[in-house]
Amino acid sequence: MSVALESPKQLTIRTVPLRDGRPLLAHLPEAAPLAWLRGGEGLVGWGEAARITLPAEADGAGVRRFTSAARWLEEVLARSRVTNDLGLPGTGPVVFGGFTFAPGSAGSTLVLPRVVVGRRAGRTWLTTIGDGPDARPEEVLHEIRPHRPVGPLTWRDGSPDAAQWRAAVAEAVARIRSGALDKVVLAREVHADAPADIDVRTLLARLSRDYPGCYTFSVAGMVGATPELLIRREGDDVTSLVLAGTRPRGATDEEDARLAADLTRSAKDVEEHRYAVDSLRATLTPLCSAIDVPDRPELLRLANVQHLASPVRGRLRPDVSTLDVVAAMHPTAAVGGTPTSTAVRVIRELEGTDRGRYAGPVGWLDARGNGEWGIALRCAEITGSRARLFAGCGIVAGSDPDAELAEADSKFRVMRDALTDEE
Ligand SMILES: C=C(O[C@H]1C=CC=C(C(=O)O)[C@@H]1O)C(=O)O
Repeated sequence: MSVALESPKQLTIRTVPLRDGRPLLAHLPEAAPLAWLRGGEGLVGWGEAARITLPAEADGAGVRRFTSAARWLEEVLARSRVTNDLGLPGTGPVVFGGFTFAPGSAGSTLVLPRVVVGRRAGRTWLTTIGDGPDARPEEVLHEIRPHRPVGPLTWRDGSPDAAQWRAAVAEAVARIRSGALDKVVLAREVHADAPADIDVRTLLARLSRDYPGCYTFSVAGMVGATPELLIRREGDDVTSLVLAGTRPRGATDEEDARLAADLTRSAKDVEEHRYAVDSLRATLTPLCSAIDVPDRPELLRLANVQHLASPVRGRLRPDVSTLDVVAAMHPTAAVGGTPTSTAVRVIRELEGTDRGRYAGPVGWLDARGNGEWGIALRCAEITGSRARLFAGCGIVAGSDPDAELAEADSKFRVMRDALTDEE
């Protein structure tokens, strides 16, 4: 297997408390920023002490990108000398990662940054990772340049365009009604061109301001604010938030309440949600000694949309690694469908695009296995001055192609707004 790999022989890793109340984003330099933020806490990182970018998987098993990444990380950590007095999740060495949706796509990436600033329950820390002697905080925390605006954007429809995607949704509905499968999630893309390289920190600041309850992330060019938590692990405790079933937010309180009531009573959305919960339960149960799945979903309200949401908790069996869980859970029915293998085949056939790392697991992991992995939704792939935005919708027998197109638009709004400079 050919693997783009860069990792020095011996790493010196040190975590120290940091007395600094500034927002985490205030520390982040412009070049290749790494971030995982929610409600003002989380992690930001920069620089690369080690990195792996994986090729497309050649065999059919579909988990090699996860097992290769885990092996690489084990080797890197085995060569690390760590001083960490804090012991909190996210302290010591931390990698940020993003995996492709499909095994046949290249580009799954793990990055071990040179510097991480983290905050949790009001405590802030600094981790430095180097191949030389320990760095001191004043050597790595520089004055950073202010975030730059994006500038006027030129928008282009993706390929397939809106009309072709609508036709693909209609075809998916026909196949579901014929009994070939129960649910499939179809996605589309739109593109934006900016006049200069996009300052990702500008997007991160807007996303974390507008979506404080979501996970705002930036990993190797994938940038977004996802509401969907695939897995959070702390010790042996795991948490997941299953989302499926969507309505826009209303313009007035009355309209909002009407849309919420419509969502919670909709047989189509409740069915779509149930497939996602069932697939998660089936995957987590053999990995857990205990699991708690709520009987019915609750309502999750975001700035752009409202979702049916089921928070799931479990206790992992011994010897199950975090990346094992991530590999087993992906793709959930919130981004693939039911049954999974048929849905993935239909996605490949009808979507006509490479999702890359959209709808793949994105997150971070520390050396003790603690971590948070979301599903890369409400996001864009940023390459220099270009942004490729993605949005998808769960299609079931009762889906209407026009309504799905409108729903995809409300999901695109997250990144459209983040890319659009305020007057
Ligand atoms: C696939 C996406 O959302 C998923 C997550 C929540 C609700 C969804 C839905 O109602 O269709 C999707 O399954 C996306 O945002 O691109």
